[in-house]
Amino acid sequence: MSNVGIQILEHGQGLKLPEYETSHSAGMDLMAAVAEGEQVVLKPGERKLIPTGFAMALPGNFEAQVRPRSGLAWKNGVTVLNTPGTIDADYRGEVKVILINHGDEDFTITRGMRIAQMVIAPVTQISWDQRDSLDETARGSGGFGSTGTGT
Ligand SMILES: O=c1ccn([C@H]2C[C@H](O)[C@@H](COP(=O)(O)OP(=O)(O)OP(=O)(O)O)O2)c(=O)[nH]1
Ligand SMILES: [Mg+2]
Repeated sequence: MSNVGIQILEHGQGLKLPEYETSHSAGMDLMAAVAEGEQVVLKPGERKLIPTGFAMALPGNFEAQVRPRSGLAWKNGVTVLNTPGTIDADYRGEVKVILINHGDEDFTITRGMRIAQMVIAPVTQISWDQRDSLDETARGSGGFGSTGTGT
Protein backbone atom coordinates (compact mmCIF):
# COMPACT_ATOMS: atom_id res chain seq x y z
CA MET A 1 0.00 0.00 0.00
CA SER A 2 1.46 3.37 -0.84
CA ASN A 3 -0.80 6.37 -1.38
CA VAL A 4 -3.77 6.65 0.94
CA GLY A 5 -6.24 9.53 0.97
CA ILE A 6 -5.90 11.95 3.86
CA GLN A 7 -8.01 15.04 4.50
CA ILE A 8 -6.62 17.79 6.66
CA LEU A 9 -9.42 19.40 8.63
CA GLU A 10 -9.51 23.10 9.35
CA HIS A 11 -8.06 22.80 12.86
CA GLY A 12 -5.35 20.48 11.51
CA GLN A 13 -4.01 23.03 9.00
CA GLY A 14 -0.33 23.78 9.56
CA LEU A 15 0.42 20.59 11.45
CA LYS A 16 2.87 18.11 9.94
CA LEU A 17 1.31 15.03 8.33
CA PRO A 18 1.75 11.90 10.45
CA GLU A 19 5.03 10.35 9.34
CA TYR A 20 7.38 7.45 9.96
CA GLU A 21 10.21 8.82 12.10
CA THR A 22 12.77 6.24 10.89
CA SER A 23 13.01 4.07 7.79
CA HIS A 24 11.55 1.02 9.52
CA SER A 25 9.16 2.60 12.00
CA ALA A 26 6.01 0.51 12.30
CA GLY A 27 3.94 3.49 13.34
CA MET A 28 3.47 7.11 12.38
CA ASP A 29 3.29 9.56 15.25
CA LEU A 30 -0.01 11.37 15.69
CA MET A 31 0.00 15.07 16.55
CA ALA A 32 -2.46 16.75 18.89
CA ALA A 33 -4.60 19.26 16.96
CA VAL A 34 -5.15 21.41 20.05
CA ALA A 35 -5.85 25.07 19.18
CA GLU A 36 -2.79 27.32 18.77
CA GLY A 37 -1.77 28.84 22.09
CA GLU A 38 -4.14 26.62 24.05
CA GLN A 39 -3.41 23.57 26.10
CA VAL A 40 -5.28 20.52 27.27
CA VAL A 41 -4.45 19.34 30.77
CA LEU A 42 -4.95 15.75 31.85
CA LYS A 43 -5.10 15.51 35.60
CA PRO A 44 -4.05 12.26 37.24
CA GLY A 45 -6.70 9.64 36.48
CA GLU A 46 -8.36 11.83 33.84
CA ARG A 47 -9.09 10.79 30.23
CA LYS A 48 -9.76 13.03 27.24
CA LEU A 49 -10.49 12.64 23.54
CA ILE A 50 -7.70 14.39 21.67
CA PRO A 51 -8.25 15.50 18.05
CA THR A 52 -5.58 14.89 15.39
CA GLY A 53 -6.96 17.26 12.75
CA PHE A 54 -7.22 14.73 9.93
CA ALA A 55 -9.49 12.08 8.44
CA MET A 56 -8.52 9.35 6.00
CA ALA A 57 -9.79 6.74 3.55
CA LEU A 58 -7.97 3.45 4.03
CA PRO A 59 -8.30 0.68 1.43
CA GLY A 60 -10.99 -1.86 2.42
CA ASN A 61 -8.63 -4.58 3.61
CA PHE A 62 -6.67 -2.40 6.04
CA GLU A 63 -7.23 -0.93 9.48
CA ALA A 64 -5.30 1.59 11.52
CA GLN A 65 -4.37 0.89 15.13
CA VAL A 66 -3.90 3.77 17.55
CA ARG A 67 -1.24 2.81 20.05
CA PRO A 68 0.57 4.50 22.94
CA ARG A 69 4.08 5.94 22.71
CA SER A 70 6.32 4.16 25.17
CA GLY A 71 8.11 7.37 26.15
CA LEU A 72 4.90 8.99 27.37
CA ALA A 73 3.88 5.81 29.15
CA TRP A 74 7.22 5.37 30.89
CA LYS A 75 8.03 9.00 31.72
CA ASN A 76 4.53 10.35 32.36
CA GLY A 77 2.19 7.38 32.83
CA VAL A 78 0.15 8.64 29.86
CA THR A 79 -1.28 6.01 27.54
CA VAL A 80 -4.05 5.24 25.05
CA LEU A 81 -6.99 3.97 27.07
CA ASN A 82 -8.48 1.71 24.37
CA THR A 83 -5.21 0.53 22.94
CA PRO A 84 -5.07 -0.53 20.24
CA GLY A 85 -7.77 1.84 19.06
CA THR A 86 -9.36 0.57 15.87
CA ILE A 87 -9.86 2.82 12.84
CA ASP A 88 -12.10 1.05 10.35
CA ALA A 89 -11.38 1.40 6.64
CA ASP A 90 -14.82 2.91 6.08
CA TYR A 91 -14.47 5.57 8.80
CA ARG A 92 -14.37 9.08 7.37
CA GLY A 93 -14.49 11.07 10.58
CA GLU A 94 -11.58 12.68 12.37
CA VAL A 95 -9.05 10.30 13.89
CA LYS A 96 -9.10 10.87 17.65
CA VAL A 97 -7.01 9.54 20.49
CA ILE A 98 -8.38 8.57 23.91
CA LEU A 99 -5.55 9.48 26.27
CA ILE A 100 -5.53 8.69 29.97
CA ASN A 101 -3.14 9.92 32.61
CA HIS A 102 -2.14 7.05 34.90
CA GLY A 103 0.68 9.17 36.34
CA ASP A 104 0.59 11.24 39.50
CA GLU A 105 1.18 14.67 37.92
CA ASP A 106 -0.80 16.86 35.51
CA PHE A 107 0.08 16.21 31.86
CA THR A 108 -0.12 19.17 29.49
CA ILE A 109 -0.82 18.70 25.79
CA THR A 110 -0.05 21.50 23.33
CA ARG A 111 -0.55 21.82 19.59
CA GLY A 112 1.66 19.49 17.55
CA MET A 113 2.70 17.33 20.50
CA ARG A 114 3.20 13.72 19.40
CA ILE A 115 0.75 11.91 21.63
CA ALA A 116 0.35 8.43 20.11
CA GLN A 117 1.26 6.40 17.08
CA MET A 118 -0.75 4.80 14.32
CA VAL A 119 0.07 1.43 12.75
CA ILE A 120 -1.59 0.38 9.48
CA ALA A 121 -2.35 -3.34 9.41
CA PRO A 122 -4.10 -5.81 7.09
CA VAL A 123 -7.56 -7.05 7.99
CA THR A 124 -8.98 -10.51 7.37
CA GLN A 125 -12.71 -10.95 7.54
CA ILE A 126 -14.21 -14.42 8.00
CA SER A 127 -17.61 -16.00 7.73
CA TRP A 128 -18.94 -18.54 10.24
CA ASP A 129 -19.41 -22.25 9.59
CA GLN A 130 -21.58 -23.40 12.51
CA ARG A 131 -20.92 -26.99 13.73
CA ASP A 132 -22.09 -29.34 16.52
CA SER A 133 -18.50 -30.02 17.63
CA LEU A 134 -14.99 -28.85 16.80
CA ASP A 135 -11.92 -30.88 15.80
CA GLU A 136 -9.70 -32.28 18.59
CA THR A 137 -6.35 -30.67 19.40
CA ALA A 138 -3.53 -31.31 21.93
CA ARG A 139 -4.59 -28.19 23.82
CA GLY A 140 -8.27 -28.87 23.75
CA SER A 141 -9.99 -26.51 26.14
CA GLY A 142 -6.89 -25.95 28.31
CA GLY A 143 -5.88 -22.33 28.72
CA PHE A 144 -5.26 -19.58 31.24
CA GLY A 145 -1.97 -21.07 32.46
CA SER A 146 -2.71 -24.74 31.68
CA THR A 147 0.82 -25.27 30.32
CA GLY A 148 2.44 -23.99 33.54
CA THR A 149 4.97 -21.22 34.14
CA GLY A 150 8.32 -23.01 34.56
CA THR A 151 10.88 -24.28 32.05
O1 LIG B 1 -9.09 5.29 19.12
C1 LIG B 1 -9.99 5.40 18.29
C2 LIG B 1 -10.96 4.40 18.07
C3 LIG B 1 -11.94 4.63 17.13
N1 LIG B 1 -11.98 5.78 16.39
C4 LIG B 1 -12.99 5.98 15.36
C5 LIG B 1 -12.63 5.21 14.09
C6 LIG B 1 -13.43 3.96 14.18
O2 LIG B 1 -13.69 3.43 12.88
C7 LIG B 1 -14.67 4.45 14.90
C8 LIG B 1 -15.39 3.39 15.69
O3 LIG B 1 -14.50 2.82 16.60
P1 LIG B 1 -14.91 1.54 17.46
O4 LIG B 1 -15.52 0.50 16.59
O5 LIG B 1 -13.73 1.17 18.28
O6 LIG B 1 -15.98 2.18 18.46
P2 LIG B 1 -17.45 1.73 18.84
O7 LIG B 1 -17.64 2.13 20.23
O8 LIG B 1 -17.66 0.28 18.48
O9 LIG B 1 -18.29 2.70 17.92
P3 LIG B 1 -19.11 2.35 16.60
O10 LIG B 1 -20.42 1.86 17.08
O11 LIG B 1 -19.20 3.67 15.89
O12 LIG B 1 -18.35 1.33 15.81
O13 LIG B 1 -14.22 5.46 15.80
C9 LIG B 1 -11.01 6.76 16.59
O14 LIG B 1 -11.00 7.80 15.94
N2 LIG B 1 -10.05 6.54 17.53
MG1 LIG C 1 -17.42 -0.46 16.48
